Amino acid sequence: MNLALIAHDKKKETLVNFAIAYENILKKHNLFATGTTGKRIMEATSLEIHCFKSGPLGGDQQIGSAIANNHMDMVIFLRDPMTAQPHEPDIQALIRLCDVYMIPVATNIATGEILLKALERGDLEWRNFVKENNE
Ligand SMILES: O=C(CO)COP(=O)(O)O
Repeated sequence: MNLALIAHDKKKETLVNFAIAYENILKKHNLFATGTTGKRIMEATSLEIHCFKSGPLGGDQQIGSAIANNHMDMVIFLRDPMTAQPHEPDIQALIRLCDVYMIPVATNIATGEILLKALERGDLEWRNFVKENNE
């Protein structure tokens, strides 16, 4: 599965710790991230991550494009609900596309944990059928 990992600055440490805790699950998948988030996770783990541009420079839109092209199966996006972001429209667009394409998306760590456990259990296998039928 193709997973996107994204975190706003005040949530990056949480996502890095999450990636360390769940490295064994994450390493079985293709990982993608916005620039700074991906760099931070790679520094702290042995995970290989394809890094898009930093969020404010278009990274959220690049991940949105991957969703629209059916290349993303799950998104863990730890948003900071207490800080205004200069690229708020990009953030909204990314979340919207998850809803348009029915992509499981977690915006906080509690849901992220549930999604990752579901992934490990095979609950997201239906995504393979969706992808096969859209190719
Ligand atoms: O801003 C972001 C998501 O909206 C995250 O971008 P970075 O991972 O580059 O900090």
